[in-house]
Amino acid sequence: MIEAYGLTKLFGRRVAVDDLTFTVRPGVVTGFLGPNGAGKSTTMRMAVGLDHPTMGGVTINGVVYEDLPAPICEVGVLLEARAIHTGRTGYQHLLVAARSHGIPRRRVDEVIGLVGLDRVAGQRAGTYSLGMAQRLGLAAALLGDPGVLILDEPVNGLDPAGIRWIRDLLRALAAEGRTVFVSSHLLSEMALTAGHLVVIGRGRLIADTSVDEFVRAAAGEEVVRVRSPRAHELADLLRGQGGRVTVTGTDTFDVSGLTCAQVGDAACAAGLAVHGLGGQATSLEDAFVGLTRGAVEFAPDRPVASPGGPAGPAPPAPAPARTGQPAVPPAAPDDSAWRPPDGAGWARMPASADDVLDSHGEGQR
Ligand SMILES: Nc1ncnc2c1ncn2[C@@H]1O[C@H](COP(=O)(O)OP(=O)(O)OP(=O)(O)O)[C@@H](O)[C@H]1O
Repeated sequence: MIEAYGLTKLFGRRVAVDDLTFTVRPGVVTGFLGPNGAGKSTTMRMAVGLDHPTMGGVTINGVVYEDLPAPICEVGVLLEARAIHTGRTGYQHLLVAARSHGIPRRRVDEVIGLVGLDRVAGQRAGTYSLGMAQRLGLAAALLGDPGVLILDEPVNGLDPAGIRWIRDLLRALAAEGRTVFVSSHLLSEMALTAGHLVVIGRGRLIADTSVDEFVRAAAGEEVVRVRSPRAHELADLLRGQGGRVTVTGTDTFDVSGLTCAQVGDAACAAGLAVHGLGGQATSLEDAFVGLTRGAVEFAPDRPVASPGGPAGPAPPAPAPARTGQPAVPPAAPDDSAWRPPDGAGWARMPASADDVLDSHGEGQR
């Protein structure tokens, strides 16, 4: 379980995370959503001791990360897939982490198989594509078989088969009773993967609720879309039953104030043919855009007109909605530069990771 309480982070005068209180529970994938710059990465970094809260705090299974006796076995972390030593092979990268935490070598083989990197594990990590690096990062996160996973944009760079694979993996890990906290900008994907959402904007909590409830809260009243060769008569009939009709074409109209079933029953009872009848589903993306519109930091000056017409003015930020508590072929390698890993996540590594490999005469894969 991950618990944040009054979590706040200031960078100078800039408030990156603002009084966040939420709980990420085991057994369900919890999506962490927010517009660019909302504070998601900063929150995750504070959860694993890479940034220190200005106020409040965050615990993993009731303990602050720095106080966990064996962090790699409690919480698996994937924050920056490219934060790897590009000169080592994927296998060596995992072996260093395993050896320095007393994890047996067979577990390295296991996680490599689990993430589908078998064929490239002996290849230098610097030649990995972003998708391959993400898989390697995931393998590292799973190395200690942790009960809690914190993954920042793990889907980034994966191909469609990889996205489906990670969706199934995350759901399976949650179904095993693990706590899975994952950020993503792919909302359609998150709708399929997550059962619960924590949504933030400008560092503040916007929603802490189930995916279904989040979408339902944003959807408002149901709109029923109707197509009928006798649209005019049917529209009049529905108006008489309290429906509010908006004509959208010669044989089509939308009705609100009545359910799909009520519209169908009314047409049937009156003997009026209906050629199309359906509720307009609100997507997670629609809900997200609607509920975070007032919290978007990097909005374009002029919105792009959609097929449905130009976008309207941005409404004010909504109040927080706390309605609930509730193996893929590798892609082509690309260029990647060595980026130094930052901070405490690596603090428990031995002074020289290469010493670990040398001392065991291993890592030649
Ligand atoms: N080390 C830092 N120094 C100063 N400001 C920072 C630092 N790290 C993050 N910020 C600022 O804090 C805010 C939150 O950034 P953060 O990276 O947490 O957002 P995010 O939700 O992860 O964004 P994205 O979705 O674009 O990755 C941003 O305004 C960012 O510029």
